[in-house]
Order: sequence, then C-alpha cells, then structure tokens
Amino acid sequence: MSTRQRKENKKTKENVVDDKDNNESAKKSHLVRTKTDPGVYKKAVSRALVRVLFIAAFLIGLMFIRSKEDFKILASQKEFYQKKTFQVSCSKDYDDFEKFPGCTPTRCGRLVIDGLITEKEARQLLQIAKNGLALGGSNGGASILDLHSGALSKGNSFINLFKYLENENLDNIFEKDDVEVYKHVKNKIKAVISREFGVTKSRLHLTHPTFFSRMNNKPAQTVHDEYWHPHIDKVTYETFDYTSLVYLTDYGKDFDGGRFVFVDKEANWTVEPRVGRLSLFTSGSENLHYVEKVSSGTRYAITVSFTCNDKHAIENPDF
Ligand SMILES: O=C(O)CCC(=O)C(=O)O
Ligand SMILES: [Fe+2]
Repeated sequence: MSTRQRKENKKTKENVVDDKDNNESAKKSHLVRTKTDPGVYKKAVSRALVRVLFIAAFLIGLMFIRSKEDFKILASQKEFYQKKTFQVSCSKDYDDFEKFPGCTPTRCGRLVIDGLITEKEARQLLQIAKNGLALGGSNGGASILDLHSGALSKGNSFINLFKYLENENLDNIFEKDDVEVYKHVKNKIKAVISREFGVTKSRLHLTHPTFFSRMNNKPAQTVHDEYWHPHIDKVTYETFDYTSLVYLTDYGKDFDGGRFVFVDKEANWTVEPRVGRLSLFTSGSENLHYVEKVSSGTRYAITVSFTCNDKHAIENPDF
C-alpha cells in the first residue's frame, strides 16, 4: 500500500467514525445534526420557512374572513328607525380647539332617524341637487354643490355657481320655496342635535362646508373624487363639531355600494342610505368613517354641518 493510499484509507476511516458519531448524536439532538451538515441545515430552514409562510397565509386569511364578518349593520335600508342611537366615548380631538361650554361635545355618538325629514322634503332636496349639479359636475365620481358659497364641481375643479349664473334668473333653476325647505330641514336637524347631545340651541351654528353630493362609479380624476378614504370630519374640515347627513336616494335601489361606514377597532358599522334618512354624529375621531365606492347607479346626499364656534358660523343660503 502506497503512502498516499494509506492516507486515503485513514481519511475514510475517520469519516466513517465521524458519521457514526453524528448518527448517534442525531438520534439525541436534531440541532447537532443540522449544525454539522449544511445540506440538512438548509432543508430544515426551508421547511421552517414554508411552515411560517403557511401560518402567515392562514392568519391573513383568517383576518380577511373576520374583517368581512366584522361589517355590522347600524342602519339597514329596509328598516325604518324612529331613532337608533350608538354611544361612543369622545376622543381628545376637541381639546385641540377652543371649547364652547354647552356645545362642544361631551357626549359623543351616532344617531340615525327616519321620518323626521319627510319623503316630500327629501324629494325636493333631491330636485335642488339635480338642478344645481346639472350645471356642472365632476369628470370623476364625486360632485358637490354648496349653495352657501356657490361652489360647484365642474370638470376637474370648481366654479362659483352664482358668478356663473350672474346674468341668469335663478328662478329658472330653483323652485320658489326651495330655500324654505332647505332652512326647515336644517332647523329640524339642529333641534335634534340640541335635544340628543344636550346642546344649547343658540350656541350651535350651521357651518361650512354644507353641501349636496352626487357620487357614482366614474373613475376618480382628481383627489376631490376620492370619497372612499377613511377620515375624521373634525380633522378634514376643522369647523365641524356635529356632522349630519340626509340621504336623498336609496341604497340597493338607486345605487349599489356607497354605504356609509363607521370604522371602529372591533368592527365596522354601516349606515345604508335611505331616502330622508338622517344620520348624525359627533365630528371627532370617535367617528372615523368613509363611504364605500359606488358600484352602480347614482347616490345623492346632503352634508349639513354644525359648529360651536360662532366665528365659523354661516348664514342661511339665499339662492
Ligand atoms: O355622504 C356621506 O355619506 C358621507 C360624506 C362624508 O363623509 C363627508 O362629507 O365628510
Ligand atoms: Fe365625512
């Protein structure tokens, strides 16, 4: 046997001994085996990775199923609610602004009332919205008409309706008693806020922006068309302390999608628009919300907003 052969034999023997030892160790400890064999180590790591991925996919799936289940109905389109209340704790948002005792929210929550705004009033408000918005309209899916400032969506921006119609007789566009209906509806909402949230009526004021909205499924052209982002009205508009919405068309009949959604930690609560339905809530982050994308048809509503700060008060419209 040559020296080289002897050396080779010795090496093989050593290896055999090593492998034997390893097999013994492997029986005792999985770790030792993977530590000494890179191939096995790699396999174990990839098996562990696959397991982690499976678990992650399972958990994400579970979360998705849960989030679907966690859409709860606060107000169904099919039901008539004389009054449905939902209390929440007030957020700290109001601390960032000047406070007005007897008005700044101390009781917070949500309220849905059907029947307070009559169907006739809602139909007339819808007609005002249609007549006004017919003069403009966004290129995207959301258009607004503010009869206080005159702001009207047109194309990719806004025009002032009153300036636009400077030389026109507004009687050709609106009915004589439209303003009266608008004011009457606003006063009814104000009375409800005062009663339900313990606010002194004289301390509560209509504020800007108060506007009609029209939403459909046209793709957004500007950020103003993107109505589906969760937001806090007190942050978005600052002036708001109490937000109210009056729905002028029916979810599931005039349009699909477009439900109003309150976003809470444990669940999302939906308000399904119904003609004449009043939805009312305090404007802080206790009432984070969004509007689902409208999938078909056209959704009309009016946002009527109130402030406790008389500096932000606006007059009744005069169109
Ligand atoms: O139209 C709605 O239901 C809500 C609109 C809204 O969130 C808003 O105007 O701030
Ligand atoms: Fe909002």
